[in-house]
This record gives sequence, C-alpha cells and structure tokens, in this order.
Amino acid sequence: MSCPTPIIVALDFPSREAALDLAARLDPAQCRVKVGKELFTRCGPEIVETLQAQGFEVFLDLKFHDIPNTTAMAVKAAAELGVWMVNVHCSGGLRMMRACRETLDGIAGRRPLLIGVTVLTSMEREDLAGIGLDVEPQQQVLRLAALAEQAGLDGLVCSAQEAPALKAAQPRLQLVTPGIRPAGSAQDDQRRILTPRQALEAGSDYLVIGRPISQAADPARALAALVAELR
Ligand SMILES: O=C(O)c1cc(=O)[nH]c(=O)n1[C@@H]1O[C@H](COP(=O)(O)O)[C@@H](O)[C@H]1O
Repeated sequence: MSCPTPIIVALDFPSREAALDLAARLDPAQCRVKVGKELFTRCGPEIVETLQAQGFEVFLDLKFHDIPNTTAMAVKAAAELGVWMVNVHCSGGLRMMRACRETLDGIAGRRPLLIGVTVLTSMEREDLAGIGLDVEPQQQVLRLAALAEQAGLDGLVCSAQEAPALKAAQPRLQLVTPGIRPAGSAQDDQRRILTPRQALEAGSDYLVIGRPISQAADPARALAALVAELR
C-alpha cells in the first residue's frame, strides 16, 4: 500500500533501538520514513529491511556523490534493497545522474524514485560564496534542476522556498522538501525553511520532517497534528 500523505519522517538516530522505538509510534498509513547517513552507517541495510517489513516505504537518504560508475552501482544496491526513494547530489554532474538513471532503467520490477539534491537547506548565500559559488541559492537550484531534468531524474530535494520557481521551470520534477518547521518550533541548523502548509501551497510534493516529530514529547501526536493540519 502506498502512503497517502506527503510526510516523510527522518529517523535521524544513533541506534537501531531509538529508530525502531520511534517507528513503532508511527503509522505507515500516515507517513513514510527516511533512513539517513547516521542510522545507516550504524545499522546497515538491515534497518531498512526491518522498516520495510513493518510496512513503511523507505527513503534511503545517503546523498551519493561520486564518479558515475560508483554512484550508479550504489543506486543499484539501493534499488535491490527495495527502497521507495534514493538520492544523489546533482552537483555530481549530468553524466553521473544519467548513469544512475540508466542503471535503474535496467532493473526489473519497481524501481525507486531517483531524486537529486540541489542546494542543502542548511545553506544560504554566504555558504555558497564560501565554496566558490557567487550566486543566490535559488539560481544555483534552478541550474541543477535543469541538469536533473536532462538526466531524467524523478525529482529534486530543495527548500520549499524554491518550489514555486521550480514548478514553473521544471514542472515534471517532484519536489522533496526538508527544512520544514511548524510555526513556533525551533529552526535548529536549518536556514531556508517554511511551515508544512506553506510548503504544500508552494508546490512541495513530499515534506521531510525530522526533529519537529522525533524530538516532540509525543511524536505520534505531533504526526497526527501535522496530518490533520495538511488535510
Ligand atoms: O536530503 C535530505 O533529506 C536533506 C536535504 C537538505 O537539503 N536538507 C535536509 O535537512 N535534509 C535532511 O532532512 C532532514 C531534516 O531534519 P530536521 O531538520 O530535523 O527536520 C535531515 O535528515 C536532513 O539530513
């Protein structure tokens, strides 16, 4: 069964127990889950298999960024693990993204959605200047989006702040937006943020939400409140 809500809960935890404890409070009919670098590096593919056996669709967020062959083989491994979504950095370039797409096309059965990370939501203009990019984040996001479209990716990770411009420029691409903060919650290390409702209205297809749910006193309640707010 495919989850009908746009919410993807980030399971950013240092242990299997902590991740599964939160997952046990969540309902696969209300959200998907994201396994990222911390949890995967500690637990390996088994945590993905366990979550999938519990009925969750899993976004494997390892943000692959390497030469084309290495990245394509990593994406293939993710597909064989049965994940619903996998991502690579668009800044790995057109040939890298194309190699990933072509490799997935050669896989029998359901393939994961292939998503390109544009400019991290923790970055603002001065962070881009620090890595030699003298542009506004949105300009860089639009550049990378055009490459992702050319490579045949399914969508992008970006800030919901860029969603209106992206929906206009690249209407085929699905938008996966972290940096979501319900009104009144802590910004943490995020910089380019919107509330859940603003994000959907801006054109986000999926909302990645971590700490506002995982650090809530009652995560199940926080998720239910979000689902109700978005209805
Ligand atoms: O690819 C991602 O998921 C991602 C990309 C990005 O630009 N910004 C971003 O925050 N993320 C991830 O989204 C999640 C956001 O978590 P919270 O800030 O706790 O809601 C984290 O797991 C990040 O790794």
